[in-house]
Amino acid sequence: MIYTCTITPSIDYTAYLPKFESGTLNRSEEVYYYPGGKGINVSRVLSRLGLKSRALGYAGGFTGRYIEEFLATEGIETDFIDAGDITRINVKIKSEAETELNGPGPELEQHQLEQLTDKVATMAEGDWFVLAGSLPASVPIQFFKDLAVSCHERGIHFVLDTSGPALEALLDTQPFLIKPNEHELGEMFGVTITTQQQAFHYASLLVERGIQHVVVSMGGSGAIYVSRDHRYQAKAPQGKAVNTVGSGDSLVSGFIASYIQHQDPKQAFRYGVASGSATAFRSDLCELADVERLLPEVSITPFEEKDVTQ
Ligand SMILES: Nc1ncnc2c1ncn2[C@@H]1O[C@H](COP(=O)(O)OP(=O)(O)O)[C@@H](O)[C@H]1O
Ligand SMILES: O=P(O)(O)OC[C@H]1O[C@](O)(COP(=O)(O)O)[C@@H](O)[C@@H]1O
Repeated sequence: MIYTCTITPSIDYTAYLPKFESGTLNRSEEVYYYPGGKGINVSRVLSRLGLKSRALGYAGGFTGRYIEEFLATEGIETDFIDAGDITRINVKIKSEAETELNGPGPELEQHQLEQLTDKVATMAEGDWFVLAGSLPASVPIQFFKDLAVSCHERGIHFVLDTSGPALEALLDTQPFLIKPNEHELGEMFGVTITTQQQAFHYASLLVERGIQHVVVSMGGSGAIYVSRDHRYQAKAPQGKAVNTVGSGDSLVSGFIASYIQHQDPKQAFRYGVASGSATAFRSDLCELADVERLLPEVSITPFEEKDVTQ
């Protein structure tokens, strides 16, 4: 079974308007209310790719109920713990540029954390636990470390897609897969990453720390993949970016979906990149047909070491 876990879900209130100006009244005629948060996006894409998953995490209030109902209509199983508060609404403004305003995550108490620990305790060898999205400062990082270590010890694939100090703190728990984008990777090392060469260099340092598969996504420029045995670079297919929110989550979903089927990281990487781009090219998350259509357009080449200038 694949379990996704979103500690900080959201409704993504997504508004399209030709021009957006701050400090004044803007009106939009096209708005959407998507359930969001990275783990939830992973569950939604997995479902579109034909895989069943169960969405865990914390949700509450009218927004939490909306998310549960929305996911149910897509046939996605949920098992959220009551957050005790209204789940946030994240604002995504799609204009000449993409502007985002993400709210804070929930304030969680010990008894709520214990409920998640109990759910993770029921998972079995070979299962997947995808912890994705921001981890609120109100929760001690040791809590997540304990979950990660417990997965590692029991042969559960622990996939981590978070950022900032939480990502840094969880690296030593040896996740199966992490997928920072180039900014998140740079943040970890206090550098600015602008080239695939630099991304390879820093991703390799993470592999040395015991992470099995490191994918660094680089938006329209594609992505890179590093493990102990392989290094690949992928060019993303060309197309018009409509809404890139959820592209990273789609990459993670595509990688997992393909890996479960073939256990081949190169194939999984290609499928992940095609899924990320398929999402970038439409308003909501990708559909299976989009991914399969884009698959031949993803060119993957082995990475040859060149000068690393940083
Ligand atoms: N403008 C784009 N054109 C084509 N593909 C894109 C574009 N933006 C994102 N993607 C695809 O989605 C993947 C993840 O996007 P990225 O923006 O790096 O992730 P995140 O949302 O985590 O920041 C990329 O590796 C690429 O395959
Ligand atoms: O938990 P965070 O870091 O605030 O991010 C939540 C946001 O990220 C998303 O999951 C999208 O993530 P990506 O664009 O990185 O794939 C949105 O649905 C959501 O609003």
